[in-house]
Amino acid sequence: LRVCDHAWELQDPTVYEERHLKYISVLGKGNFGSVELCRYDPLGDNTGELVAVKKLQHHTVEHVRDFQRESRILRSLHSDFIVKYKGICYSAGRRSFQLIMEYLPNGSLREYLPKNQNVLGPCHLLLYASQICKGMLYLGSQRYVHRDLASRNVLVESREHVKIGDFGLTKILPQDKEYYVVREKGESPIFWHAPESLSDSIYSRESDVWSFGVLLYELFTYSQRSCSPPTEYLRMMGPHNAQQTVCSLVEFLRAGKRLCTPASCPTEVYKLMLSCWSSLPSERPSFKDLELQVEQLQESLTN
Ligand SMILES: C[C@@H]1CCN(C(=O)N2CC[C@@H](S(=O)(=O)c3ccccc3)C2)C[C@@H]1N(C)c1ncnc2[nH]ccc12
Repeated sequence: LRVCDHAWELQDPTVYEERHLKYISVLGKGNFGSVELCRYDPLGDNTGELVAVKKLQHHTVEHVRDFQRESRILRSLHSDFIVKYKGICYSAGRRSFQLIMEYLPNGSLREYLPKNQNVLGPCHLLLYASQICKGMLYLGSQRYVHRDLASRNVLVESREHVKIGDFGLTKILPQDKEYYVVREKGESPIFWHAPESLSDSIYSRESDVWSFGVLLYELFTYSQRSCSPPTEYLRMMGPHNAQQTVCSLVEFLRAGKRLCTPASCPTEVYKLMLSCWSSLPSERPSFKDLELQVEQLQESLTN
């Protein structure tokens, strides 16, 4: 049962009323906004369901427009390996709104991996890799480019099930092109980006594959901060002018240098990462190739 203000909202279970959203805690924060744990409690007796609420901090016009696009994208996605959209909540005066999603108590993969390192073997890590491939394969089939694939944006449903949990930077490919050129540099983390994205702001399903390779690295390092991609890249690049980090990284990658293999990472898995980090986008495997190769590795490791 949900009490609404207007008749037309009676039928629409995806419209949430701000006055019934009870703030509990912060699930994550970023440059432009945050994701909060709330209880949607229209009866006011704490029996309502827990939901994850994504909101914008600064309501600049382009941020609101991007946010509206993100909620339209999320509403259109239906996959076991993508976080479920639940609805939207118009804040007072309809100046902006909040995105309501399912809440997964196990939180992000980046926080989950180091905490569960001793119970997660390579077969679990490869299971997560194959589920993320399935989610990305579905996303690509809808002509979406994610642009921010990283363990901090993957959600843990259970020890046997992960989902892609955020689409804040997702873009839809134009009909006539297989890549997307973004104008604003944005704040997205450079150490997950492909060379062509760093130097020419070009994003594609192939640049998502590059990011998937970095995500594989995060899986097999159990997302430990001591050997995170930023830590390792900055260590290997050596001292440089802070304003020149992007150029130094492009130079580093152009020289053919890559992240080192994680400790006790199977050779085959490191080869898979390296294939995702081919300089030429066309030489990188597709998510279909990756799904098959990851499943073959899963079999070889379990037998
Ligand atoms: C891993 C999830 C996505 C990433 N994240 C996050 O905090 N952010 C994603 C976007 C950025 S933002 O807030 O900066 C942002 C805001 C607006 C525009 C663009 C960016 C932060 C934490 C989430 N988290 C722990 C969750 N845990 C449990 N259940 C969940 N359901 C849904 C999310 C979620």
